Amino acid sequence: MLADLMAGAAADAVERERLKPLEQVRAEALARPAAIDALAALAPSDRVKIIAEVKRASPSRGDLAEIRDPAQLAVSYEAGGASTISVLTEGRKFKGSLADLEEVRRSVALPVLRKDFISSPYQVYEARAAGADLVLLIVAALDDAELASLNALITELGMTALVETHSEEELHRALALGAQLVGVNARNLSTFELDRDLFGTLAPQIPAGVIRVAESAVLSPADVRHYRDAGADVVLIGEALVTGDPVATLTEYLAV
Ligand SMILES: O=P(O)(O)OC[C@@H](O)[C@@H](O)c1c[nH]c2ccccc12
Repeated sequence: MLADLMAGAAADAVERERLKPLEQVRAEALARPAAIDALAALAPSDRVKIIAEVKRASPSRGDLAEIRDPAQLAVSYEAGGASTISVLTEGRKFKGSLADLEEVRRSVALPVLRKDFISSPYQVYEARAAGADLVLLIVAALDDAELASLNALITELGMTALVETHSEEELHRALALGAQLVGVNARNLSTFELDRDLFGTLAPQIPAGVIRVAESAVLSPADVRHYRDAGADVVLIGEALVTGDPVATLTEYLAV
């Protein structure tokens, strides 16, 4: 459940903060040269773009792939034509880490997204210190004040928030925040139920100028086409890429 994932990620961050205090992580974040312009990399074009995810496991799907070398996978994603790399850094259920993100950052020139259950400034500073250009904010897990302050910090550090929604009400909260990059996740993180048509229902309410990202449940070129035809500028894909040949799969998906 989402509340447990948030609580687990927050507890893990408290543990890390014991070893490395906020001031230190903040200094590391501020010392890092400017983040890559993710909004430019993901801007709408005549072709759908792909955010390719480094994902070992998930609570709904269990183990997906071992991924001994996340950097090598990211290099394949870049070679296959991905526009951004997403790295799941949550350790308990997704088997990821910030070290994965650091390795990926060192090996590709693309923007990198920290995909985690973010609720504190500490986690945002960590993201930048590790070299992230984007940070996921899950509307369902945060109140408006938390969303606004985390989003402000992300922007201040030169990064971009990917603001994730699962309903009309959440979408309106994301837009009220001024989000420039909005995701609609087909998977409800509380029930794990999938709804591939949710994106198409919400997309017409996303104004021009806001980049529309369809997240989850792409397992074939037809699914990419489905999202593109429903108005997706970008599709975020994990499982299909880590369980198949990443370059061949990306090539096929980008040709729809
Ligand atoms: O593996 P899939 O079905 O292609 O999904 C990728 C991505 O959308 C999914 O990992 C995801 C979307 N939002 C999240 C929030 C937290 C953790 C994971 C996610």
